[in-house]
Amino acid sequence: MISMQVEKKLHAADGEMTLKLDLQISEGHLVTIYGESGAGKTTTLRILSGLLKPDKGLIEVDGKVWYNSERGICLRPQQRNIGFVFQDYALFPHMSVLQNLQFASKSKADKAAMDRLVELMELGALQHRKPQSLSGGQQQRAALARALVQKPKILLLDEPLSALDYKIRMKLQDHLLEAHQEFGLTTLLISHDISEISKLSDQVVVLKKGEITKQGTAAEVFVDEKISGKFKFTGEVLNIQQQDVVFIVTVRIQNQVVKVIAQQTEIQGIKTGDRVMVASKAFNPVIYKMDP
Ligand SMILES: Nc1ncnc2c1ncn2[C@@H]1O[C@H](COP(=O)(O)OP(=O)(O)OP(=O)(O)O)[C@@H](O)[C@H]1O
Repeated sequence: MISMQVEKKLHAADGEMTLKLDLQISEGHLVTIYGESGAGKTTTLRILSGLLKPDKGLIEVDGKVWYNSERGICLRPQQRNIGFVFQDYALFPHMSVLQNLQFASKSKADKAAMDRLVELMELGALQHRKPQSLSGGQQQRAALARALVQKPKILLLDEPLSALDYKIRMKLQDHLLEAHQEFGLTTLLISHDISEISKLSDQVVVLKKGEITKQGTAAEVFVDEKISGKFKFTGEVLNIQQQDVVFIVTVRIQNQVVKVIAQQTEIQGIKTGDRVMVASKAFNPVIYKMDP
């Protein structure tokens, strides 16, 4: 469990702004921080990682104090057991992928763990290559592996996928989720992409001008108040097909596939693979007894 109650004065573009965080994050959760530019998202991750000191407050992780302004405690970043991945991959350019991993690894002897990461991130064929000869997606997989080789308990991801194209992004989201689960991580992600957030997050925290304005599941946070239908399900778009003036959207909801008729305005910005909410306003349900 991460518990953070901190404050820090920041110099925003339009004057002073105070970042005020009161945040509890359960162990093993993947939490996304969402908000407009300058809201304080990166600063939140930097404070948790120890790269930036808040003005006052308390940070506790699994009952251990990382920061306590009153008691003058502030653990250094190296003492915090955190992995960090940014949008720019920040691999050492003069080292191969494998050398990057070996350099970051605390225990050089732990070859099995290293091999598993190479396999998980599909870096086998790339491990002897230098970063500049790799594509963006490949470099980001290597950067993720390098963060994970340090066996962090907490993984901080500052828009790690935003520079990548849609297809590679989808694949990396799967890699990320797999690593998050396999290594029992608690992960904080910054992302602007609502379908990505819906796919990955257990919880979403919305920041506005340094303050938390909303918190909950992606469905709770992003669903427009207008869609307050009695029945709401989240699913994944499998197909969108035009039929005369309407569109038939095929959506997988858990293990069922449903077809939703939509107007062009409703499907704007929605594409195959996106996570969507299917809701019904006027709904007349029927009920059947099922065989025991
Ligand atoms: N060390 C600092 N001292 C004072 N102000 C800072 C500091 N770091 C960042 N700021 C300011 O705090 C505000 C929030 O910055 P931050 O990088 O956290 O925003 P963000 O939500 O991550 O934005 P973006 O989506 O554009 O990356 C910005 O206006 C920034 O200029």
